Amino acid sequence: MFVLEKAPAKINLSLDVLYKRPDNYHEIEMVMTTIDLADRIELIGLDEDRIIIESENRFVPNDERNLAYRAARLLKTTLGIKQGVKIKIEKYIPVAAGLAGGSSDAAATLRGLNRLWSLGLTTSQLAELGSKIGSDVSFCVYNSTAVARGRGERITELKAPPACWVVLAKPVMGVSTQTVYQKLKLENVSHPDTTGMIEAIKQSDYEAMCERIGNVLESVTLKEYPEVLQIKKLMEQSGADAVLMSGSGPTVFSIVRQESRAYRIYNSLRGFCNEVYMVRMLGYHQNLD
Ligand SMILES: C[C@@](CO)(OP(=O)(O)O)[C@H](O)COP(=O)(O)OP(=O)(O)OC[C@H]1O[C@@H](n2ccc(N)nc2=O)[C@H](O)[C@@H]1O
Ligand SMILES: Nc1ncnc2c1ncn2[C@@H]1O[C@H](COP(=O)(O)OP(=O)(O)O)[C@@H](O)[C@H]1O
Repeated sequence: MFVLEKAPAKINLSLDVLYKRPDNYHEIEMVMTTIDLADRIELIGLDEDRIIIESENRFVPNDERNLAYRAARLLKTTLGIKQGVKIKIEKYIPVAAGLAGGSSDAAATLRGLNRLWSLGLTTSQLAELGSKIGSDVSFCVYNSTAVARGRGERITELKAPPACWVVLAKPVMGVSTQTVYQKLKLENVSHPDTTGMIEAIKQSDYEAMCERIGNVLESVTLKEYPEVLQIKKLMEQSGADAVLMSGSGPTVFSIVRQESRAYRIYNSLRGFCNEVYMVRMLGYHQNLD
């Protein structure tokens, strides 16, 4: 028996940090959506009681450090499951990029094992389990558009954003999420209008969505890594409707309505950056241009 699951990347349309909590996490409020850049997870049932990770990507650990491994182990220990699983990860999402690739692999593993082992868990039960693996895993379990609060695990789903293209560029280095949060100085940041962003999405108001885009973590990463700032400026000059860094970075994305303009940005960035992608926000397959 085997099942296949798609594990899409996320982008943060807005990311606000409210305060640092006593547990050393930060209280956040962010609007996120999934994009059509996805890893592929294959889960193959094993009779023996073990978890095997297979991945060709040299940046992805194939032992218990892998977030998909942790997801399988968590389900097994929580529900006392004695069967094993081989988890094959075909990696397409860049690693340590601010796109939640590892979290999405963990979430896809939770969804897929729920099917493979006929566990009958609800999405909110899977999301609650996911929060024990990482702050972004709950959102990835829902696999949609949502506001995430708390340390990221309190999810309120939203309708899909207005139809548009997303062009992403990732500079060569990876960024440590923990270090970015540690270096954040909240007294110096301008906070995004989260309520306005939620309202824009509810009203399917593309212009308002573009105006409300914002990420307080840019104040750290753009300062520490001039190459990320350079990509952001290039995208702005290339005629994007909105440009933002995703999560803690270093990936920067442009939002554009017209396909022709998305291609122009994609082509102009390819000269500067090895990893450039042009995708749609998920859920849109027609009437784009
Ligand atoms: C910044 C964001 C935005 O979506 O994404 P990425 O850039 O990682 O994709 C998330 O908040 C990242 O979520 P995730 O990567 O799952 O974080 P975790 O593994 O739980 O935590 C990594 C580290 O980040 C810090 N952290 C994380 C979440 C949070 N609300 N406050 C924090 O201070 C903590 O220092 C923690 O040790
Ligand atoms: N399945 C996985 N895919 C990618 N990275 C993983 C995975 N499991 C664990 N990791 C580790 O998690 C770290 C962060 O990866 P990732 O989720 O891609 O980044 P981000 O948190 O920036 O979105 C990587 O450095 C990698 O070593």
